[in-house]
Amino acid sequence: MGRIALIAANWKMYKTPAEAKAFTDAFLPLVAGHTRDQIALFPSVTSLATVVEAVKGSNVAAGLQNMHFAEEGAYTGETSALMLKAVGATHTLIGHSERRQYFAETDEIVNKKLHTALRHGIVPVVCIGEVLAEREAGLTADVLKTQITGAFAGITAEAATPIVIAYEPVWAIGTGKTATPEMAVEAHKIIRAEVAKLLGSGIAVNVRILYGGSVKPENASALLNEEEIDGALVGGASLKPDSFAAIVKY
Ligand SMILES: O=C(CO)COP(=O)(O)O
Repeated sequence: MGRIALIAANWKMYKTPAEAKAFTDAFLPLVAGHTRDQIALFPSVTSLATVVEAVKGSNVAAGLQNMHFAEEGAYTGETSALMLKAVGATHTLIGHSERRQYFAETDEIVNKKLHTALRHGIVPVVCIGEVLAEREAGLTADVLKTQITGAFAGITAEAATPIVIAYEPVWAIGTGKTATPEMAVEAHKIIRAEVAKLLGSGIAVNVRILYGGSVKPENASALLNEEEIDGALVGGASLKPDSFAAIVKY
């Protein structure tokens, strides 16, 4: 299909700058020359500059786990698009389920952040996914459609090209319970069809949809060899250079 996979590490609230540097020192040689997939690291805010510096000139990109939608202002504790860019980062996660769950992020906030990222030329990885109760109630498709529609409000096809989507079923995050490749493919197809409805088939065939939720070296190839799955967003198994490198090389 021609979509280049993106394999991304979400380090969540782990790793000091020194630990981040130790990771890149070990990791970069393991993936040097790997051009089949794109690779990105999402460290904490305080390690971002260290990681950007370490990956300069390599095949690895760096981004934030969260970004505010405002250009600047009285938003204590937040980080702006301009700050992200000034450090030299290129990507941001938006709407991770932990942001939604613990920091009350709504589809409306996700939408504002998506507009801001695109305006500033930052590659946004928009995270969506159902919780267990929603899956068990047969609501997965509805939830995904609502999240996509909300996130993409007011986004035009012209602006949408850089967008990456991450499907992360919440019940699979940090639980060791991975969605089967069949479950992930089914969800990705629902998401792609919704993108086609909103932005046209040109965007839908090209948009990359990553899977996230207990991706490990042992299950990466079964998931990533599916044509519908255009990469992975990896939490726990991305914290160690050898395990993340093994996933990159699925
Ligand atoms: O939330 C995730 C990535 O954003 C997934 O986390 P785990 O890989 O630890 O399940």
